[in-house]
Amino acid sequence: MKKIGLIYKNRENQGVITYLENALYHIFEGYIEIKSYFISELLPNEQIEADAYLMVYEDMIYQLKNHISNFYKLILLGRSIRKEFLHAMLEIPKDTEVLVVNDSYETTIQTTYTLYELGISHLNLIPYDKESAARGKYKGIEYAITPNEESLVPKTVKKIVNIGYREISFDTLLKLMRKLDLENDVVNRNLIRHLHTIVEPNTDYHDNYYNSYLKGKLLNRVVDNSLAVIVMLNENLEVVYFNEKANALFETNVNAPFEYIDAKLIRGEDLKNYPLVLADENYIFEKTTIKLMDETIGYLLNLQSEKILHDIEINLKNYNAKKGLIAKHTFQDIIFKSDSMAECIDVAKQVAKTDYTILIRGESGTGKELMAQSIHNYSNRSNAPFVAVNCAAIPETLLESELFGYEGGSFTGAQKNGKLGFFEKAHTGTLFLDEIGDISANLQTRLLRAIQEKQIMRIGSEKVIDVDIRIIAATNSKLEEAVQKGKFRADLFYRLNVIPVFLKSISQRKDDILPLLKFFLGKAYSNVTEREKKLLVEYQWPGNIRQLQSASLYYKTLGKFPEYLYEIKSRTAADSFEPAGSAREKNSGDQRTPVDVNSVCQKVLTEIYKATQVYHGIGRSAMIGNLNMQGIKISDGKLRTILSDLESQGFISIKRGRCGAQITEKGIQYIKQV
Ligand SMILES: Nc1ncnc2c1ncn2[C@@H]1O[C@H](COP(=O)(O)OP(=O)(O)OP(=O)(O)O)[C@@H](O)[C@H]1O
Repeated sequence: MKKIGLIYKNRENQGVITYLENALYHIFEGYIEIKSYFISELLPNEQIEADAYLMVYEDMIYQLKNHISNFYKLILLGRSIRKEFLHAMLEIPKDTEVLVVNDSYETTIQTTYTLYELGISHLNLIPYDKESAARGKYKGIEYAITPNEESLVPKTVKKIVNIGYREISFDTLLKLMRKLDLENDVVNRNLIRHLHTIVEPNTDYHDNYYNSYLKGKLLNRVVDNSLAVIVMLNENLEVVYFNEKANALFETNVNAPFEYIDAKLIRGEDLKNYPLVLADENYIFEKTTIKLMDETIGYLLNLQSEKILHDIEINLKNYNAKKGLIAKHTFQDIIFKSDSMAECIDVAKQVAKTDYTILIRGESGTGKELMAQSIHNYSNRSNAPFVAVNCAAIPETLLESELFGYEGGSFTGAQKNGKLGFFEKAHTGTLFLDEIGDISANLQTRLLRAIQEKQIMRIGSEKVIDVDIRIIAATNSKLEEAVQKGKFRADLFYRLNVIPVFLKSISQRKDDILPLLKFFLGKAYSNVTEREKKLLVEYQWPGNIRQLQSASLYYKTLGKFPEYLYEIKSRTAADSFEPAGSAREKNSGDQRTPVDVNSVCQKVLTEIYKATQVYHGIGRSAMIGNLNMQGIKISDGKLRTILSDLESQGFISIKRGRCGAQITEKGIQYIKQV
């Protein structure tokens, strides 16, 4: 309990004494006891013992000299009035002569001063004194303002504004609170309530108090809600501030020397991600030295529990998984036996840990996306989102807004509140741009800027948004050729091609075929005959691993592989076409066997038909490979001509991107007739 010594000149005005005591008890509820002292009654050298002294008048200081020992504890009682009385005074017409009446001339002068100080400047305030009243000086004055001393107002005054006992000013209470060391929530709350009821001259000062109190509360809340243990030490390693988590761990208290972490560690170099074991738990420790100019004034310690960090990681993963922003696969999911794949994975693991842009090259279905996901999950961004975009699958008009997002209402059909683009969704994580070779010139330019600047602008907005992402791009097209032909920006190509990872087609890493088959078939693999295995290994697999996966599914369902697998071999065996690389071809010096265009056309159509059955279409390079397997050598140019013929006759349709050529209903009818 803190003691307040309330010092008056005498006990004449009992009303004021009671009023002030009540007001103080109200603000400092339960924390104080008050004793009133009257100078007129003090014995010479009688000592007043209190934690704070509140004197009612300034001039009392001379008389107090012999009665108090510590002037630091002395506060002058400042006065204020309640807001509701201000309005009554403001209603008195401008320039009116108004008597100010209080219980003594001294308090009257004080009240007059307070009124002026509070902004009552539109009135001509006249301090009342008995002698002038006796001389009839106040005749004709109609108004009087008094703090609860109506009985003293001359009878001639018609209108009295009673402003009640004057309140204790806000700064008096603030000083008291600090001197008594009672800055707790209850007192602060009462003080703020009080502040709202009174008129105060220096409102900036009070707003400052109010705002800094709010700010302090906010900071406390943030620091206490933080998952980290936070401790602030002064230069002597005494605790200045700590949050609840620190209290739980160290049971610390302010001003106790901090003994839990080696002083050398605290005084040494700043630390980040420093492993520390405290109370049998692993922490990641961070220490920052706080300097004022060049001088060390303190240390900020921050400890993150590894267990909590781990839980957060899991939550984050679950969140991203729910939003579909997660990479499912890791390097462990890549099935391989070939050396080339082992090398590839080696390179990928090394670059995964960096933030370099990676370009994964390889035919369709060779596992580019699988590789991209594995890289992401092996990288330091593994807990952040993985956003995959198939640039060929999204119509060009939409792709731009999907990538960069847009502001609300920026174009017809746009969502009202705008939309996050893939770049923003991938923030802190990885953006996988599949089929990058298929993007338009306009998008190439925007993409280049985004990659270079690490900043984007939404469509319809001028605001620049920082994005922290790692880009992995993939393509099955020959980007170098596209660059030469001016179809792909060279600068973008070099930006993307920082670290190239090449995935060979499955026909170039035949060692992987049977392990993959085993993986896809599971138990059913034991039913596959040696002959079938041989056929599988020899087949060219234009759709690569995806096609092998489909063939496995076919086998699991129907107990045999798709017809195309057996057909090809029997035709080769029957020698209906001259095999590729035959003696005749080698001897002729001509790399291309002259072919019957009509029969080649049919073969091409058949290839497209077969591919459409197992896969969504077939690209030219895969088709050349397949035809080659059947002994038909054909150049890319020739194939293009045939394809465009077939398309113009309505037998096939040619799509951009991975789908390549697809057979139409008319084409299927034709094949069936033949
Ligand atoms: N080495 C592998 N081990 C296991 N599964 C694989 C392997 N490579 C590819 N796959 C599987 O084959 C399918 C095709 O792979 P993926 O989609 O990664 O290929 P892609 O090169 O990205 O194809 P596209 O170019 O058509 O997008 C996927 O289901 C993938 O999981």
